[in-house]
This record gives sequence, structure tokens and C-alpha cells, in this order.
Amino acid sequence: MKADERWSGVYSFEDSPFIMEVLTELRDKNTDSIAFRKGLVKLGRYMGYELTKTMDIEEVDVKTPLEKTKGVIVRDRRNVVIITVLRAAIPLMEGLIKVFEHARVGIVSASRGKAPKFEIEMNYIKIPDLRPEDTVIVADPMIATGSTLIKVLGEIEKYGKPKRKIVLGVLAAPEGISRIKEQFPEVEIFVAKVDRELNEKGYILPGLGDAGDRAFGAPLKVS
Ligand SMILES: O=P(O)(O)OC[C@H]1O[C@H](OP(=O)(O)OP(=O)(O)O)[C@H](O)[C@@H]1O
Ligand SMILES: O=c1cc[nH]c(=O)[nH]1
Ligand SMILES: [Mg+2]
Repeated sequence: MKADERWSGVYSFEDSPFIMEVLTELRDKNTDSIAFRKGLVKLGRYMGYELTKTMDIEEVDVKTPLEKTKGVIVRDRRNVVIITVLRAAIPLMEGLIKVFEHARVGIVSASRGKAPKFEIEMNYIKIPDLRPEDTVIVADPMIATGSTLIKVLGEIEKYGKPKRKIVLGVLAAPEGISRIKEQFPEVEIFVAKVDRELNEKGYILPGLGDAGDRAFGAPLKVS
């Protein structure tokens, strides 16, 4: 895990060869939907595992079959809320929940409109109450303009004041991170990699394309 010096509280996993290998497979335009979803599940699991290194732990007593000794539990792992931003975060959440098996899960549907407005339509919101001991992990693979997450983070504020708010993504554009950090400086952001820039249609470059479409297929346009 590497702190990005351009912002405070932003980390990438560029120093993890395994995470970078999975990302490379996701970027590859020849990777099909099945492999793409499996890659997102893997990243959820391994990035989740990396996140546990930032969590509070507690020393506990344990009795082995032979004697008493000291052990550890990751206390914060028991107080996690995962907010899944549809659609592309579904496989990411599947991986995360393997590490945070106690997690309560919220679901938010968000769909980004076309450039230049990128209006976000959010019409399904189910978020559990957020308690002072909670670590909220908002899962969304792509942070492009940041508009989706700004809307989701604004909504989350209505549900309580958790101990930590984390955004967990795969790729981010610098523009999106800056916008989120301006409005929510307390939010920590963990991504596999911060990419170079956005194109005029709001896609991340070099990116991996449209994560939702690659995982689940492009929706049929009904006029
Ligand atoms: O940072 P932003 O510019 O807001 O863009 C990022 C959003 O775009 C994608 O969702 P999309 O709207 O394509 O929905 P989908 O996952 O259903 O395809 C992605 O999963 C993010 O939620
Ligand atoms: O590059 C991008 C930008 C937004 N959403 C995606 O799925 N990909
Ligand atoms: Mg999409």
C-alpha cells in the first residue's frame, strides 16, 4: 500500500505485484465477462485483506490444546458496512465480504448520464444505520469525474457518523479524487491505481473501459 503524495488519505496498491497482475487482466480488452467478474472478485478479496492492515486490532487470550497464549483479533473487521454501488461493484463486494464476513451491506443504484453534465440518477437506496464504531467501505470500481461517489457519500451522511469512511475502487482519475477530497476531506480512498486522466466522454485513460458493461454486458438501448 502506497500513500499518494498529491492528496492526504489516498492510497494505491501499485506496490503489490499480484494486484497489478489482476488489474492488467481487467484492462485487457480481450478479457471476457466471466474473467472480468472473477478479476473484480479477486481484487475485492485482496484489497480487503490489505485494508485490514489499517484496522484496529485487539490482543486476546487463547487456549491451544496445549497451553494458554496470546492472540489477536482485528476488532474493526467486526464493524464493517459495505455500500455497493450498482452495477459494477457487485463482484467487488463479493470479494470484500469474504474478508469482512460480518459486514452489513447497503445497496445504492447510481447511473451516470452522458457528457458534459454526467448527471447521476440514484433511484434505489438501502443503507443500514451507521454506528460510531463502524467502518464504512463504499465499493465502486471506477472513480472518474467523482460525481457518482459525491452523490453517494452525501446520501450516506444522512445515516449516521461512522468511525471511518473509506472508498474502495479499482481505478481513479486524478480529477475525480480531487473533487471528492474537496467535498469530503475525511474520506479515505484506496484504489489499485490512480490513472492518468479522463477523456472528453468521462472515461478513465488508460482505464479498462466501462466496468459495468464489461462485467455484465452493455444494456440494450430501448428508444
Ligand atoms: O466518477 P463518475 O464520473 O461518476 O463515474 C463512475 C461511475 O461510472 C460507472 O457506473 P455507471 O454509471 O456506468 O453504471 P454501471 O455500473 O451500471 O455501468 C462506475 O461504476 C461508477 O459508478
Ligand atoms: O472509465 C470509466 C469511467 C466511468 N465508468 C466506467 O465504468 N469507466
Ligand atoms: Mg457503466
